[in-house]
Amino acid sequence: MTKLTGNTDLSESLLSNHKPVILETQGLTRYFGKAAAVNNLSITVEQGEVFGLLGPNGAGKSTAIKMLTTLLPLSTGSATIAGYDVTHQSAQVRRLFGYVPQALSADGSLTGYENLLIFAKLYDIPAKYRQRRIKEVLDFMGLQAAAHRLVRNYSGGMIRKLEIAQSIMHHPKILFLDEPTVGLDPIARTQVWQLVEQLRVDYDTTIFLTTHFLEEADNLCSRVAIMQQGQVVTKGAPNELKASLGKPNATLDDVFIHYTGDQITSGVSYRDTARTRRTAQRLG
Ligand SMILES: Nc1ncnc2c1ncn2[C@@H]1O[C@H](COP(=O)(O)OP(=O)(O)OP(=O)(O)O)[C@@H](O)[C@H]1O
Repeated sequence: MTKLTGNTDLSESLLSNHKPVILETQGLTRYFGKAAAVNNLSITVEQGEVFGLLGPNGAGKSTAIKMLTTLLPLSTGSATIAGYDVTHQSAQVRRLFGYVPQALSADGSLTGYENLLIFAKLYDIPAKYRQRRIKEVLDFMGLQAAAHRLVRNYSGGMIRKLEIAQSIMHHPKILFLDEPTVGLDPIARTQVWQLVEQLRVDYDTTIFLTTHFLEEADNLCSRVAIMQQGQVVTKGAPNELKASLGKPNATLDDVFIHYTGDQITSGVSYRDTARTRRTAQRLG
């Protein structure tokens, strides 16, 4: 995969510059019945960093994102975004983030422009600014030429770019991306990551992503937390985590195996495979 320029050095300088904390969780926990899908998650994310929540299918990543985006109540613990509590100040929190879920969030029967117009209205962008903002995000995502085509005729990479465009209409401070590259071919994947990196550089947007592609996280993230069965098994800067193994050329896969005694590919069930294939199918 293409290495995005300067990422690791920049992340280290970000950490040493002590940028403000934009997201903080303490003991974040969510039960489904008696099982804890997320168990005692405590993390901080600094403004302008790319933070990765990593782990295999079923580790609890999506559940964590759903709690942080106010879609799922917390069982116990707390979480804040820019100082606002996700449980008690959910209206303020919702204005601050963009969210691209795993499920399709663009309407295939509409054009890209029409999808963006819906989001502009949803985000209360005043009518007189809507056209300008839609043009800006189309330009940023390189989707101008396709703006008036039906989304059902877009490629997978174009759909994902449109979904990101929708989610940044209101200039969010933090963007949540849940498995954003599942089902994309390598070229589309690289394009998506370049755009994500550009968002961070141009607008200081904090990126909070989940992925089970560890190499990808290594290339993009300033810091990561690795989850397994609802719990964080280790967290830190990828380079620090790899160095901590004391083994030359260690990878994040090695880190994962070291802390969990397992392979990230383990536990891939029929459900996981079916879901990945469904995603791949819809993204063409
Ligand atoms: N609504 C729900 N009801 C019951 N159990 C759930 C629900 N949502 C998730 N779970 C369970 O919680 C655990 C964590 O799931 P979650 O989707 O958060 O994991 P994940 O790391 O995001 O994996 P994936 O990438 O497969 O979605 C899994 O065991 C899952 O079956």
